[in-house]
Amino acid sequence: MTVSFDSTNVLSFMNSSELDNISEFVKQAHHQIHQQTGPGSDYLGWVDWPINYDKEEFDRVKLAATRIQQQSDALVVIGIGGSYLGSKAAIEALSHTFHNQIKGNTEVYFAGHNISSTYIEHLLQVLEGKDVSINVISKSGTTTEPALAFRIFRNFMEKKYGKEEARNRIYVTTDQSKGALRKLAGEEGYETFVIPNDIGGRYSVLTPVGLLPMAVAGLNVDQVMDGATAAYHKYNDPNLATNASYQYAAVRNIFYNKGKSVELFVSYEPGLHFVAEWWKQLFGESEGKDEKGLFPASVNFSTDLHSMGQYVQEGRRLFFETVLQIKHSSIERIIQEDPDNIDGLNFLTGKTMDDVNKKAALGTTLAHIDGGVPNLLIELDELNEFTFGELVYFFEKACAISGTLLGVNPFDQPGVEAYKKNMFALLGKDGFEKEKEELENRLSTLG
Ligand SMILES: O=P(O)(O)OC[C@H]1O[C@H](O)[C@H](O)[C@@H](O)[C@@H]1O
Repeated sequence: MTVSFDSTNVLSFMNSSELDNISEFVKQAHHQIHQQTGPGSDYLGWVDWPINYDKEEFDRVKLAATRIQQQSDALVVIGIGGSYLGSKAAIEALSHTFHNQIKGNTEVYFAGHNISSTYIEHLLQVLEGKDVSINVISKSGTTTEPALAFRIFRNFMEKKYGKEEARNRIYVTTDQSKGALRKLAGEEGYETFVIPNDIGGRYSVLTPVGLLPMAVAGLNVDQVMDGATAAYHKYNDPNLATNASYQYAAVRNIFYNKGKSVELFVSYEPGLHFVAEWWKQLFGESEGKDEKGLFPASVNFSTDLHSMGQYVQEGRRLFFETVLQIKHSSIERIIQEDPDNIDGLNFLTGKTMDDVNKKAALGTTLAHIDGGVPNLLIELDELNEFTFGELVYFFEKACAISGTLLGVNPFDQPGVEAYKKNMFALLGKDGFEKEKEELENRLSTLG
């Protein structure tokens, strides 16, 4: 994996001495994180996780995945936010684009990440006649969306299989001791996996949260952890000059201080769409507080060049781009000559689709630089389990450093509670009577 901050793509938009100036602050942030002295220091379990994760549990994850593959046609993964985005990102990025349609695969569906009755109903229809297992994932064990979906799916499973057999098909990933889900799992005797206390949801993809669904989808989770371990060693270096993860953190901090308010994550592979979604949660929840932080946004090129491209080229100069590029596509498709050449595309004969994709990327980068958009480039030689694990850790480390440079606690998310409080009040949950009255008064004045 290489990260380049090419002189024309980035350094023409900033002074190279700015990197020197920030290097001492980066070193301090590194020590704060490694010595656990900064805000949120009780959520740093992810830092050493690639070298000291629970091997016994890891083996149990793989065994459970094999059992699920044998017992079921489909796995339903119930979770939201950090409890689903990581595995969704890995499966989309690394599996067949149409994974669920490929014969012999254990299909993987996601639920509990919305409150849509249409979505649930349609999923239940798709599952008709299939053997099903469930992996419900919630660190707190009390998040409304997954809890509600699990209520529906538990009922579905017990009706379909009876209580006893349903029990063999429900797998729970939650806190070691707290929360309603842990209690239910204990009472029902479901197999459980632990989300460690000191690892927050958005940092949990390398725990059973991400690993069990990935393994069921047929991904090699040993390789994922090997990639993360390699990254752990590589990005354990306090020196900005030699630590690419910290350079990424530093450059985004410099652009933020220059007035950029949006970081646009760009990829040219549809399979990376959910890597961007995972990245958005990581940076958005970590940095968006105290009225600070870059807004993490994403686009899929070349698709979105035909919708958002105009704005990026000529709209308000709000952003810089971070492009995630895969150097070598795992599949090559050569463009054939057409004797009639009515579409005028014979100049592409003999080139691969990926050649065209890469030229689209180069052309776009140059055009956007001309339009005043700095471009950071993160390149993976190939996209596979190893590089995915590496990339996850690269971003986790960068995010912790970046949030620390910004002066926020990168490990909490107090603002997420505001909507929940209002929703509970409006729905009449016990204990929210006063809030309910206040909100209803406010709503009535809106007419
Ligand atoms: O795993 P859970 O406790 O169900 O949480 C799922 C997600 O929802 C919360 O509201 C937080 O904003 C996220 O950081 C978290 O990943």
